[in-house]
Amino acid sequence: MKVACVQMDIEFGNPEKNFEAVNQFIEEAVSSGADTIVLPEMWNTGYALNELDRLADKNGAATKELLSSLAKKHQVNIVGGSVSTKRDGKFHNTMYVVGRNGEIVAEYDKAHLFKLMDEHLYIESGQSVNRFTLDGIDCGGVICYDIRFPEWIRTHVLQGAKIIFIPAEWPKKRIDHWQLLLQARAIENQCYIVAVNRVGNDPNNEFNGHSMVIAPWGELLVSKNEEEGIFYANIDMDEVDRVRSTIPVFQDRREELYL
Ligand SMILES: NC(=O)CCC(=O)C(=O)O
Repeated sequence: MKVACVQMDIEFGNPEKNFEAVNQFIEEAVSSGADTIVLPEMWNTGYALNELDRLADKNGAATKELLSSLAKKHQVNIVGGSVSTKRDGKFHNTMYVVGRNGEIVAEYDKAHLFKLMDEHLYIESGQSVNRFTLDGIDCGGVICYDIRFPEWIRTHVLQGAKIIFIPAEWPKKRIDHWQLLLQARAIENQCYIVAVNRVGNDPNNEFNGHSMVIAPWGELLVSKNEEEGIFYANIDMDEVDRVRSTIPVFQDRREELYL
């Protein structure tokens, strides 16, 4: 699977502009032969949290329509990062995943809300695991701060996920945590990590990308890029089995000792 990490800038509080940009990035990734295109967190509005009543995507309708029509037109998978949505009068930070025929294969609301960016004051947390299949491959998806909860990623992997997709708006000032946490999540779970962070600024933070594709042994297939653009990696799923048979972590777990 060739994955495309769309490391884009996000126009604060301007969904119209961001929809145009995403459209163009997806066209570009398709012309480079991507199988699966991955977007960053909250790409429609950024963290314009106090304007969500006006800006959030009602029932995710506009996002689903755009991603679904592009996926179908180009026969490509899209892990739609996340967008701010409004459902039943509440706001959510929602990931939509779309398969090659344009079908929505997963919807996930971010489970762990990030208090340092006031997310908990505006957004409702999600309650469910995010497992899905793309091209026959078992996948999972979490959002940004979720990666600080190793048990949450483990839950997805124990349910079969072999690639974990992670859209983010992770500020530059903690980018060292980002890299270390992602590498640890890949190594301890012996799975691929595809993590896409934004670039640019919002009124409170600077973002410097460092989108990452990490192999199950911990090698960085994509890393360290700070500019806006699309970064590609080829994922070989046999590598998951090779690593798991070299160090059989999942056979050696002592579940009876854990809380
Ligand atoms: N958008 C987020 O969830 C940010 C998480 C973050 O910056 C962290 O340090 O954790």
